[in-house]
Amino acid sequence: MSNIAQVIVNIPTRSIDKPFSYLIPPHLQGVDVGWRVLVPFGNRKVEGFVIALAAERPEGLKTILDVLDTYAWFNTNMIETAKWLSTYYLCSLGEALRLFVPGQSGIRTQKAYKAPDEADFEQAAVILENKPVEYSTVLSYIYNQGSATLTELVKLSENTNTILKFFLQHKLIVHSDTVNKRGKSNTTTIVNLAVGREVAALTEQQLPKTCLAQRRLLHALIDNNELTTAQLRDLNITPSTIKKLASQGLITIRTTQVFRNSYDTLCKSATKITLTEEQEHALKAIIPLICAQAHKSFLLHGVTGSGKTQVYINAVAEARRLNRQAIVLVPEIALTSQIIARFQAAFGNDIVVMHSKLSVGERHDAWRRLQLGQAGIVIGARSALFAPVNNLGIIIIDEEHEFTYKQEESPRYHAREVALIRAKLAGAVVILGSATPAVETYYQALNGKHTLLPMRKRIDNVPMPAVTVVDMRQELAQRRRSVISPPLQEMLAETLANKEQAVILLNRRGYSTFVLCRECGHVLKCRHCDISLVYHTSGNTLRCHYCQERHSIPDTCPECGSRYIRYFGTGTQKVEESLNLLFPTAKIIRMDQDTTSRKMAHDKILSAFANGSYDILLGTQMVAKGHDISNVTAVGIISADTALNLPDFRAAEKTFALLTQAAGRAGRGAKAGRVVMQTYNPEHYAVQAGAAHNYQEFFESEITFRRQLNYPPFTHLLKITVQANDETIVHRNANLLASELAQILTGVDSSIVGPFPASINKIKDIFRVNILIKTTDLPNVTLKLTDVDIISRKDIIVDVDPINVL
Ligand SMILES: Nc1ncnc2c1ncn2[C@@H]1O[C@H](COP(=O)(O)OP(=O)(O)OP(=O)(O)O)[C@@H](O)[C@H]1O
Ligand SMILES: [Zn+2]
Repeated sequence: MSNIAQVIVNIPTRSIDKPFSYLIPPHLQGVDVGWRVLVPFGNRKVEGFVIALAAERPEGLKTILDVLDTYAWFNTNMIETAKWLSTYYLCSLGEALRLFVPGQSGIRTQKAYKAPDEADFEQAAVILENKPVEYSTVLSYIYNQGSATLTELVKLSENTNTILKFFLQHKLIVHSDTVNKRGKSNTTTIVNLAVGREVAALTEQQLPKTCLAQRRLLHALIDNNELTTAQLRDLNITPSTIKKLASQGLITIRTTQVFRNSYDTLCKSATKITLTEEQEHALKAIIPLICAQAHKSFLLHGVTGSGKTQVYINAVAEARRLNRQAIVLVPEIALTSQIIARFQAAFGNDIVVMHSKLSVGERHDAWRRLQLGQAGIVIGARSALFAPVNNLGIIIIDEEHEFTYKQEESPRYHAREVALIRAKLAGAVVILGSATPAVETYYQALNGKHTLLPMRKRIDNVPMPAVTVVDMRQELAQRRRSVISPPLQEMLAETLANKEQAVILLNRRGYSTFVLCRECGHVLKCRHCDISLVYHTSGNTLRCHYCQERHSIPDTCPECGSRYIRYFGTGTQKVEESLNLLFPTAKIIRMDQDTTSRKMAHDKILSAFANGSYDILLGTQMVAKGHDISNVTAVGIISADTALNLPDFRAAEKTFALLTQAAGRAGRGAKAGRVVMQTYNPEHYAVQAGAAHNYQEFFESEITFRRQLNYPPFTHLLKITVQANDETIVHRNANLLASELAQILTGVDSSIVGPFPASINKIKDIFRVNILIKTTDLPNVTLKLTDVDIISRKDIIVDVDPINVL
């Protein structure tokens, strides 16, 4: 009999990457694979995940203390997905498993200390003799209270942590942490009459006049069938009143769980839709595979406004008909309320929306509903991929090219790759949808890894918007220096005159983008980060966009003392100012990180624009995505080149996608759309293909370039970042590591590029140097890196398939 559980402990350290064996005590015999348990670890109690059972000799093993749930939180394909993730992305299994737990941990530990059972007060006095008085203060506090939490103790001294360490060493105190389960579901008490209304009314009359509360409760129950906790509270009814009536058999009490649901958007009512031919065609390919419960992935390549969302909805409906569950991923929940509203119109309460601003409790409730099958669909950003659905039938990744699907902290996974694995293990279908698929994805589709489903036409055959490319070099040659060129100005004037709406994109926030001394050429930089400071009109400050520090504006150049400090470059605030001057009566709303920091601010801005309260929506890339507003007929792109000039092999791909998506917002309804694109690189293929709405043209040029320079999809990349707070040390360590890597990778098909300083070589006072490994044999490279245990080194970050190689 297997009486031993192999447990992965959920503590955020990389160096522990193996399961530990624990004895399952007789009273917890139900414990099985996938359960979350509480185990002793060192002198702490920690959360653990059971990944296997074993029948070993129990000698010397510690015992599982408790269970967090009375069911398996993880099913086998969730565990297998986590194992794959930890191998592929070089993280510990614990790090991968905790992705599946709301808030990353199922318990909340409150650190506390108490006197040991055999406390020796005289001994303590001797030990403390030469110590500062705060030592005695802290110790007597603990001894007097019996037990004290860390939160209480830190208030007693600035050195509490050092002092406690000393006490622990000298065995003057021991840990007495309290552990609570997180995200417990709320319960509510419901009270009903246990007798008929007439009997209740009679009883009410017979009760003594002084029993006011009992009479009030009976009266309310005669009027309402049942009362909840909240209603009882409003009636000022105490638990003792309820107990008295219950003991007389007049009422019954029961408790039920309530699942919190804090995300309420407006549900538009569902309208009956006749599918277009292209939508029909796509669904004909997808639905049989859903029915067959077979794993298959599709790339739905549909131009902007071709109706991809409707295909998702019908495919999900099919999965639900077969009682299978769906995971729908969107790049950023705040920017996608329209798609969520459409799903809600179609599926109502069957949907759970995972919002990053949900509390852990709310998240837990949402996941519990999915686990119990009370909800069938989860919509959310990349983390929704880890929702504990037990009956997975389909995963949808909308705008699959978006870089937000890659997590930029450990584990550095890409949701698309993990989705494909999870779906494969569950026998589920994957739909990757985009008007501008990632180059890698499209290449895989051409090679048969995904079935390509094109949708070339917009709904109702609405034409794609007409694009005018404005060569800003010519503008300059004509001595026109305005950030808004005459063609753009003209388009906006006409749009406003027609009472239509315009979207203006500039991918740089702030007012200016750098501040320069005209005499010595010095650029003002952040003192913690190797990056120029941006001038913001709000607060009249210079800000670092990396560490967020605000700097005051110097009167003179810190280098040469000159007074000729000037602002250069254009940010969204400056464009807003120019637009206000050109169109003083137009109502303009700006959307960028500075105006959207509050909860749901994106939503408010977008819906205010959608309902016509504003004429022009101006902002960073967030204005280019997802919305479907029929009165938007004009899109202006201030600078098509912002991303193009980055020294990044994905620069062209990013540029093409942003231009196409931005242009795609125009003319989606009955009125034709147009676009003005301003650029200094009108010949570049990304700009030309973007202006022509021609994905194939872009792909052909891009794939040739990738092949020539041996970049993905022709090779895998691994980025290894070495960090240190000293520039000399960081270079020395990186050089050492590079030669070590060269040695361990001999014989594996790979090449090493670098070390080279990261393009922003210092962020928050930490210097960074990168090494790139290019390889066609990723499994072997990761294996070798695991052998030398590179992941537990704190000064090294390994990023497999990085989005950003700078
Ligand atoms: N079969 C249909 N008949 C009529 N209208 C439809 C149909 N399918 C979708 N629509 C409508 O067409 C519009 C565009 O659809 P949708 O937003 O799904 O496009 P999309 O392909 O996701 O575009 P994008 O990639 O630009 O976000 C929406 O307003 C949608 O309600
Ligand atoms: Zn900084």
